[in-house]
Amino acid sequence: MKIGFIGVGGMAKAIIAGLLKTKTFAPEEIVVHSRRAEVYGPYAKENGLVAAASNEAVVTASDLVVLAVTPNVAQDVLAGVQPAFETGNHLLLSIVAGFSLDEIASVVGQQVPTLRTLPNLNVAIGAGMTAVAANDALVGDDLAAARNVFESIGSTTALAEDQFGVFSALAGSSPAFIDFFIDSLSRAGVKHGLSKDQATKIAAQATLGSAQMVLASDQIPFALIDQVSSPGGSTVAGLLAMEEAGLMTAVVKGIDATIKRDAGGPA
Ligand SMILES: NC(=O)C1=CN([C@@H]2O[C@H](COP(=O)(O)OP(=O)(O)OC[C@H]3O[C@@H](n4cnc5c(N)ncnc54)[C@H](O)[C@@H]3O)[C@@H](O)[C@H]2O)C=CC1
Ligand SMILES: O=C(O)[C@@H]1CCC=N1
Repeated sequence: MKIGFIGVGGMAKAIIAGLLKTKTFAPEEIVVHSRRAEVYGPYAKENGLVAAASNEAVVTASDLVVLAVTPNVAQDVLAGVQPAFETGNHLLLSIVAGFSLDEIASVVGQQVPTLRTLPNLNVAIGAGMTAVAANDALVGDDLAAARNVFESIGSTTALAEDQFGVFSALAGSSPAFIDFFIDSLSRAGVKHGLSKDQATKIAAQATLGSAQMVLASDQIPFALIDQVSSPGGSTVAGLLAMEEAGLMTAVVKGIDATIKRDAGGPA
């Protein structure tokens, strides 16, 4: 089975890194093309991937075709490769934020088996979180094969398309927000005398362990907060100071702005 990528930017590279790391595909089973040959050519060579000469050549050479260009060009790029889908031999996987199954079908037709997805950057290390929605033409083994691309590099969840906006904020964009939090913790550590390297490792491991604890526990995060907060102790003092500075409101406002922009609102 071959998988091809139309667009080889940050997200496509993260998916490819995850697929290679987990050995879901061998390098020679991965085909790539993007706008600038001087960028995708050396990248393909370094990783042993197949560099295709055009977007259409990606489709022709691939069983699974991942549309990985930015939203502003997605419609035109897809229209350019539409004839190559007419053989009926290719599954289409889109990672384009805000590009609905209906919009995709208006370009390539309802008969093309299509999986709309929204992955996050953590797929690069096999720890992604990806939402998926299939059209009516994608069923059985084809659906399993398409979904397996993302299941092999993290978790997947089937989601109604009208919930992709909130998912995109909570999982697609949140690695940036969580990194911001980790960097804030680490910067505070530097303020109090730790080296940046050591502070970042400490903050990241504490964040990782806390996330794993939430997933492993049957308790809600607030109950875990109470377990850390000794009566009269330092944690509750820190928590109250963070809340006085508006931590929860800041997070919710950030998610609101992310959802608004994803829905086409102003930057
Ligand atoms: N970066 C992220 O964490 C996530 C991104 N996405 C989606 O992934 C898609 C790609 O995003 P990024 O990788 O961040 O953007 P990017 O700007 O890094 O990559 C876009 C790629 O598309 C290529 N491209 C542009 N015009 C082209 C054309 N006419 N033909 C072929 N290739 C063309 C560019 O050369 C580049 O390789 C977007 O639609 C975004 O919504 C979805 C979830 C998470
Ligand atoms: O920033 C963006 O537009 C994309 C969507 C989710 C993550 N990155």
